[in-house]
Amino acid sequence: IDLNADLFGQILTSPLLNASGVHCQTKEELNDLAHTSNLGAMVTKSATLQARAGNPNPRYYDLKNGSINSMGLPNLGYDFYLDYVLQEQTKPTILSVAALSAADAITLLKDLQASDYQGPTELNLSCPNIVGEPQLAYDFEATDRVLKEVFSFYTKPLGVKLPPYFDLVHFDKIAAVLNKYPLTHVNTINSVGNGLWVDIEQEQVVTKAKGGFGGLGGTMVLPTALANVRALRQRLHDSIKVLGTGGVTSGEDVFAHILCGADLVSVGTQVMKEGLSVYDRLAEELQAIMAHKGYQSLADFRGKLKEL
Ligand SMILES: C=Cc1c(C(=O)O)[nH]c(=O)[nH]c1=O
Repeated sequence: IDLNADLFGQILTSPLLNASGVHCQTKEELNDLAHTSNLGAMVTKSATLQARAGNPNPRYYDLKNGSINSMGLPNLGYDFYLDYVLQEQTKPTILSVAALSAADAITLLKDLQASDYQGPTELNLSCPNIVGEPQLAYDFEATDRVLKEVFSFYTKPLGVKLPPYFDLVHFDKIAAVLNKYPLTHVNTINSVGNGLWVDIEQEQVVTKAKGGFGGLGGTMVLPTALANVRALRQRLHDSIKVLGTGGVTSGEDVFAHILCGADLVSVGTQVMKEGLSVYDRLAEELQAIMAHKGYQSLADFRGKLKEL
């Protein structure tokens, strides 16, 4: 049995990645990822042109069935992450980038186009926690405009990180936009935006920014993540890979994401709960499921979810 997967031409021995934002902000965290067994590839924290401190604490809160975060895009800045990915990589690495405006996104990607970096990049169109900023990918026309401008000059591997959609017409609309561009992949889903948790004892919210509204992750978002992986796989050109993110806590969840069409699967909240050893457990559980079902490789069942 092998868990081999393909990351834009690089063969990985595991389809598992970290969800951008989790344990990938500092050099130490990135080096930890580089040495984590059964982590097939790694993704950096989304980088902005300038370094950001992010939102005030508390900004991450662990829930029994997941997590809520309002980090506010804290990161060491695009130059730091570009230097990091230009180094000799121990493990295939996706550079995640974000911007607070379309203009900033263009500036950053023009610099990246002119740089020596030839690896994969993921444009985050879905951060839900920037005070006063919408999640760009909920505006289909704006997304089309940004991608049209980006691909007028960007020729290196580029994918996008999407927010969850909750309406079949929205799946149709975003897929119609994305299918116009030579994207390497979509990564779906980002956290479910603007959830709210109440501390009953204190009678108050649990995160500080935006009055306690924050992005949801973990077990509670698994059905939404599976739906978005399935819906986008059904609608996107085969040339656009699907990275499934959201709600993974077990080998069964990884299996489900792949059955829905995911080429690779990211894990976020469960890393915060269990630590980086979660990747060994997930790989072991996935192999046991495959052995039990008689599958030799991920391709044997990828995208083969049956309808009734
Ligand atoms: C890049 C900002 C994001 C953040 C954040 O830094 O607040 N949290 C998320 O759940 N998803 C994001 O995309």
